[in-house]
Amino acid sequence: MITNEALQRRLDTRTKPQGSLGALETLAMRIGLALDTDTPVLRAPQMFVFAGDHGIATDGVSAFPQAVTAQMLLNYLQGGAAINVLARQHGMTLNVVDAGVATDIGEHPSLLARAVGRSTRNFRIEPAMTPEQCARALDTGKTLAKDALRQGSNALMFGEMGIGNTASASMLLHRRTGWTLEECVGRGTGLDDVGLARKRERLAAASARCPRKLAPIETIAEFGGFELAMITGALLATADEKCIAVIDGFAVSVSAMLAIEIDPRVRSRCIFSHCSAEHAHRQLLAHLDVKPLLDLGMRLGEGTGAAMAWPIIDAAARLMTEMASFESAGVDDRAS
Ligand SMILES: O=C(O)c1ccc[n+]([C@@H]2O[C@H](COP(=O)([O-])O)[C@@H](O)[C@H]2O)c1
Ligand SMILES: Cc1cc2nc[nH]c2cc1C
Repeated sequence: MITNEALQRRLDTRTKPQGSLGALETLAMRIGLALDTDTPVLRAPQMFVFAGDHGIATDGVSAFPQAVTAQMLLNYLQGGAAINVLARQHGMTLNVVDAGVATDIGEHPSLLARAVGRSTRNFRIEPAMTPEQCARALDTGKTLAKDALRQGSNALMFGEMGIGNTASASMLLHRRTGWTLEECVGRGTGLDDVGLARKRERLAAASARCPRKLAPIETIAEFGGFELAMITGALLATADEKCIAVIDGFAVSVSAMLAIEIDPRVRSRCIFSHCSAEHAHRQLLAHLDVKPLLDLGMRLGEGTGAAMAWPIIDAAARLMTEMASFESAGVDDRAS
């Protein structure tokens, strides 16, 4: 097992003043630990965008109608969304997963059709999913991640798409942390003040419907989404593997928080790409004790923050692996 000391030694013997690569050095150490080597090489980055619909969306908790989830799914398959642009720019494979979109968009050669249901149920009225659906979503995520790793990738990246899913993610956050709904709930796709007040009120009613203490997986079944559960499942699969998992924005971070709660080993695999403009994201990242790589005011989702961080992550690994040492390059090391 590679140690922190061995990784620090590798960095400190490269041809640079010690610590001069700043946060890239911390990042390189994290990648080295996750890949268990002091010469990490990130291979075949795989971006997964999980799409799912939410029963709670019919409660007026989003600035957009539910139909947009399926419409955006088609946009991903046609190559026109922001994540398509960034995946092409950075040479990453884009895997589009139907985790449970309300309308069946039919067959498409590049769609991973893994729907667990056609939208979750409205969790203000009843549980979002059955325990069986929740287990299936977690398992499906695990299988997708394992398949990608078996096929040679060691860099998985996670994004989501689902109208209403900030309501679901905020509920999960509220119920796992005990933070108030004022702290947990934000504007998502762009609710105005009236919409934000309605969203908080609907979520307060949802929480009151099921006041008993829930275990992490029960919380996902009660208030989660199929796409969020699949991401948690995929992250759980990384715990035993030599790989990194790049986390996108608010909802993916909540899925990661749950995965870490279920299996704390997941934490060492996760790289938090950016701080989203969604209200609770900064507080959540602080709670997880992580520093995001970027802070660009983005709040799109669909993996775009993770894709933007990719060149930085890849650079950190390459610097650690490919830089010459003072000794091999014949450069004087002031310390010796
Ligand atoms: O990534 C983020 O932090 C983020 C913040 C706000 C909104 N989103 C995206 O917007 C959708 C959810 O917003 P909403 O308002 O429908 O709950 C979903 O498709 C997310 O990908 C994403
Ligand atoms: C247009 C649109 C694109 C998105 N991508 C991720 N979430 C989204 C939400 C909307 C509304």
